[in-house]
This record gives sequence, structure tokens and C-alpha cells, in this order.
Amino acid sequence: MTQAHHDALFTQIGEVRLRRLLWHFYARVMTDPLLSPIFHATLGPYPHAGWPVHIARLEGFWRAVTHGPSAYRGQPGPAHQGLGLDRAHFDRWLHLWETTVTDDLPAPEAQALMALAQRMRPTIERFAQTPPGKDPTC
Ligand code: HEM
Repeated sequence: MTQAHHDALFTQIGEVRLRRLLWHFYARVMTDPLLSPIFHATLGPYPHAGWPVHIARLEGFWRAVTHGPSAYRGQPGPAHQGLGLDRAHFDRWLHLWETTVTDDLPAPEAQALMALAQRMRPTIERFAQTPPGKDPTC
């Protein structure tokens, strides 16, 4: 992929559609029996408590990975440590992500966002399987 392609991705999706996509995604996550208890325990009752901040942070993250303007300075790996996540959680997360991007976006943008999530999964999953405070062994 060229730099130009990534620059275009955020522009093609647009800030408004990205934000709407994220709220749609987490609305779906919160109807899911496997994923919702974990988010509820961490962020409180959807869509209040920690949710607006979480989604704003995720917007920053997705702006960064689609090469848009972003002030995101978080640590996606460590955020997933100690939550008790296993493969089934990641399979479900990606399935709901695929459904949401497919519903909300034209095929090229949907496929690009799906590919980005699939590419990040192994790293985040390795962190998720490592106790908090420790680094995953590569
Ligand atoms: C490829 C898959 C995933 C990606 C790209 C992803 C991305 C992210 C990012 C960027 C954050 C914000 C980190 C920060 O604070 O800066 C986050 C937080 C979080 N993610 Fe994920 N995530 C993925 C999978 C999952 C799964 C499977 C779960 C399980 C339910 C999950 C649960 C959470 C929770 C609960 C938080 C909030 C952590 C906190 O604020 O303490 N994520 N995720």
C-alpha cells in the first residue's frame, strides 16, 4: 500500500461517517452476550459513564491508523491486559466489526477497515494473553 492510499482512506471515510460507524459498532457490541459484560465492567452502562471518552479515544485511534489528523497517544496493547480475553472474544469482535463496516460503508472502505483490524489483531491478542505489567514475548 502506498502512503497516498492511506492518506486517502480517512478522507474517503470522513470524520462524520467514522464517528457514526464507531457508535454503531459499540451499540452492536453491547447487544452481544460474550462481549458486553467485559465492556460494561470496564466502561460502565452504555452509552453513558466511560463510553463517550472511550469512543472519542477510539476515533483518535482510527483516525491515526487511517492516516488522518489525530491526537491519539494511547496504548492499544496494554489496554487489553487483564480483561480475561481469549480467541473467542477476538473472533466475535472482528465478526461484529465486519458486519458494521459492511453495513455502513462502501465496499472499498469497508474492506480497508476490516484489513486494518485483522492486521492489528495478533498484537492486541498477544497483549491480552499477557498479565498486566508484563510485556508479551514475541
Ligand atoms: C483487533 C481487535 C481490537 C482492536 C483494534 C481494539 C482497539 C482498541 C483501542 C485502540 C482501545 C483504546 C486503547 C487506549 O486506551 O488508548 C481499546 C480499548 C478497549 N478494548 Fe479493544 N480492540 C480490539 C479488540 C477488543 C476485544 C476483543 C475486546 C473484548 C471485549 C476489547 C475490549 C476493550 C476494552 C474493554 C477497552 C477499554 C480499556 C480501558 O479503557 O481500560 N477490545 N481497544
